[in-house]
Amino acid sequence: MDGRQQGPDGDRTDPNVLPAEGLADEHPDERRQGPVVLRRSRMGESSTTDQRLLDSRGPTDWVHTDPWRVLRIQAEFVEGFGALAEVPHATTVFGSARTPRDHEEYSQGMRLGSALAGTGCAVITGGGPGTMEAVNRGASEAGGLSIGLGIELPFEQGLNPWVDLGVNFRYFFTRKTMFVKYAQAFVCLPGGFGTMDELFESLTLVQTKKVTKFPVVMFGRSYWQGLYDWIRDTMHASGKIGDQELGLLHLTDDVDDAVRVVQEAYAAWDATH
Ligand SMILES: CC(C)=CCNc1ncnc2c1ncn2[C@@H]1O[C@H](COP(=O)(O)O)[C@@H](O)[C@H]1O
Repeated sequence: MDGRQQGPDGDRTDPNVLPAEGLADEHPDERRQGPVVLRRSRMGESSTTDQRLLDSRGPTDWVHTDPWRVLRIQAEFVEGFGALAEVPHATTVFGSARTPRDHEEYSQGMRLGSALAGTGCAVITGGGPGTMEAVNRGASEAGGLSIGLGIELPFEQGLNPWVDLGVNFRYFFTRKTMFVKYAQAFVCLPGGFGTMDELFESLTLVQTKKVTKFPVVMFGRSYWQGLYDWIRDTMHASGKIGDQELGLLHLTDDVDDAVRVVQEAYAAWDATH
């Protein structure tokens, strides 16, 4: 291009000759839609994009459709990744929502949270009451990074008071991704269905190498021993899992032992990342 004007048909016009008055309007009315300019018959009704966004009402059924849910799910991933991206080493601790504060398992949870924080490790829990709270409390009071990933439930319930960095999720599966993505180890304290789900999901992810070098610690011998024995004597004995899978489980009662297993996992993780 030499910078001279071209007519609509591509013919060169002489830049020194102005269009004859009346032949063309040099300042036609126009309407802008973002970067798009509309003139003459293209202008249509005049409203701005903001106006159309803010001023319109219409059917609302689309809010309850899957395409809209997909956007909400996407937003959960965006928020979760954004909030947690800079988390350093972390351990995800699962455990019962129902453990009372005066229970020994609550005290153990606090000791575990505190010991993990003492090694510079963040703790990630489900952000709820019971042993989740105990672990957050132990970590927070020891000056560590205490993270809670809450879940929308049919009954009202907020994050426990010792969550210092919290994210609330609508969907279990988005939240589960965060439990795994931002930790290098799992510890399961005694718990019910929710904890079982998380324990076996963790084991399946390790077994199928979706995550690598993740230890899974079952903390609380007297609670887990029966399940561990069944896994060894029935599941393993009948060939449903192999030696390697059985070896993924670390059964302990000792906070220092659990922390040691977790630290070994960090070292292995650091060596490969
Ligand atoms: C009192 C009560 C049932 C509260 C539920 N409030 C909850 N808040 C946050 N996470 C939860 C909750 N219930 C279950 N979970 C998830 O499931 C596990 C506990 O379930 P459970 O109590 O073991 O089966 C936790 O690790 C957590 O990730």
